[in-house]
Amino acid sequence: MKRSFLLILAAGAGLAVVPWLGLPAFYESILYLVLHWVALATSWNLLSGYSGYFSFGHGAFFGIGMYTTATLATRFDIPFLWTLPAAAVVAALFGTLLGAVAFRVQAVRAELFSLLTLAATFVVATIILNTPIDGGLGVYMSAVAVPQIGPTASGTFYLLALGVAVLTVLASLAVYHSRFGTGLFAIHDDEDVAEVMGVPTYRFKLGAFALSCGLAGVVGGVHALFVSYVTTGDTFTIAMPLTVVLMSVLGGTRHWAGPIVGATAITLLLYAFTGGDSAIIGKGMTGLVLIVVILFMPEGLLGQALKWWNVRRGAPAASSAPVHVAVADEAQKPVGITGEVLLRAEGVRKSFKGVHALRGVSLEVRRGEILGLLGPNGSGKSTFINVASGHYAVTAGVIEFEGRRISGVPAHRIARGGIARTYQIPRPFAHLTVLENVALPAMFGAAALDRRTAEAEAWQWLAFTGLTERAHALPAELNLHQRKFLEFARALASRPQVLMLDEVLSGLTPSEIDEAVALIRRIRDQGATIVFVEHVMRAVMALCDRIVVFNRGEVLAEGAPHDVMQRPEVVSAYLGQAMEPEAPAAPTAASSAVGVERELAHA
Ligand SMILES: Nc1ncnc2c1ncn2[C@@H]1O[C@H](COP(=O)(O)OP(=O)(O)OP(=O)(O)O)[C@@H](O)[C@H]1O
Repeated sequence: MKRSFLLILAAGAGLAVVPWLGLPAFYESILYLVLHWVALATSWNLLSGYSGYFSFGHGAFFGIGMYTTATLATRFDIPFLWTLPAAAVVAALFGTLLGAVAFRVQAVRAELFSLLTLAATFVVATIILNTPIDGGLGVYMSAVAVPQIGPTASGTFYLLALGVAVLTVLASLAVYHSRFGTGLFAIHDDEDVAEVMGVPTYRFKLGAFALSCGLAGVVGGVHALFVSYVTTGDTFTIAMPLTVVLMSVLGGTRHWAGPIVGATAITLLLYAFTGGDSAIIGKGMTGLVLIVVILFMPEGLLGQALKWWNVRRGAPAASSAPVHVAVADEAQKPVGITGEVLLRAEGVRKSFKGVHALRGVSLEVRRGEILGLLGPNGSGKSTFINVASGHYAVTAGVIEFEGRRISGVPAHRIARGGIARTYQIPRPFAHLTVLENVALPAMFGAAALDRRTAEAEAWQWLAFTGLTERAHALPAELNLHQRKFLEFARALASRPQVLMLDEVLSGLTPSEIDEAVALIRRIRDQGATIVFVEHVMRAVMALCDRIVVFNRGEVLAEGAPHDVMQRPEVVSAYLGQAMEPEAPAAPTAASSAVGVERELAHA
């Protein structure tokens, strides 16, 4: 990051000499437009490219910036440069207000968010047009003094655009390399999982939106003086957000530099063909390039180039992993089953539009134990995990963790508090590598590590789950067994006190099941408390200290595995026939704790 930061500053300083080269004003204007679009596309990408919330309302925030500057400079005689921070603040405030409403509503995602932001553009345009802000006449800015930054007016505009572009790109770079950026990329891939892994999704989206809008506002402020006559017709067009989207997509939305590439390419292409019929040829060629890129390079020009470069260079070797990080800390020392209640559910109900998935479930999870949740399909086991991890809100009842109520608490805070879960069908972040997938919960879960330490720790969990060789692969390149183990590694990386495993063995071969059982033992022996939903009885009997059997959303039986499995009500509702009494006994909690710590230390 430091290198990129210096590179951007050096490029900015180098480009700042252009106005003194004595180029015709025409070239300075073209360069102004390139930088103008670079700043707009980069600011859009901060929210939309990183988090996947495609905004078609960027024109609204850009326009708010234009009108803020125009109004302050013409009606209140505020010097132009002083109006720019105001343009940023007003646009950011408007974005925050819109985001505060839009991001609260779960249903407003994907195309609904795009439509909402597009609608916001027209609402803003209508308000401005029909109030004294514009009044239908537009705002003339020809009387506003252009600050003397460059040797000429066109040089000044160029320098202003350069400054804003550098500021925007630096902001985008900083977010890209931050914990905030990692959270946004996770939101892009699977927002619900990101929240359950500890990412404060609402706050992150709102922050990214405010920053994106604020930067668009500054660009608008500069552009108001550049065009010198501001009208709603020219400002609030659908063409503007569309252009910005296409520029970012062309360059690549998953990299901070993607919009720079896209904006430069499209602006130069359009301006290479100006005048007469060639303008149409320019637009046609731009469209053609876009179609080719979208069809054959979905990651954009820069994304494709980086992929090609990584393949040529060869993926970073697994040996680049740090040699040792102490994964097992005080909180993970083997504790054995203490009898202390860690998690308590009291009368928990969960309904889905008439389907009563949980009908007053009460149960306790004790520190250090492996508690098996069993029951026929549809009996409510996964729903219990979903409500305990905050994925769903309870309809009624209370869940407490370490004596504190967690029902009603946002999922990211529950994760931070020390509860982690896996998904029955693995839900990795598709565009993050295996290593990044594991580092994310280490950053946002109970461990709350900084980015570098989290990555170092992720290597340890990859070694623990046998995934080291796949660290730089994308989840799509893993087989089912590896994807299940990735789920384990992610849950473990957050250093949870309670780990909820939802059918982690389904779909695995017998030898893979043996491996997974051994892994679960190692995890428990480290002191984690485990809630284990499973149908594979061999594993249940081998691992569980206690069992709770669900049936139709209620607790049917609970107790020691051998005792519960013989009960007639369990046999008739779930097993069909009684289990053999000589099934293997569950191991004790601290049986091999020392061995596991040793393994981790050498991993
Ligand atoms: N998001 C949802 N919307 C509607 N109904 C749901 C939802 N999630 C679960 N259900 C319903 O709640 C009931 C309990 O489902 P749940 O997945 O908790 O059962 P389960 O015991 O985990 O089953 P399985 O062993 O098959 O995974 C089922 O009738 C299911 O259809």
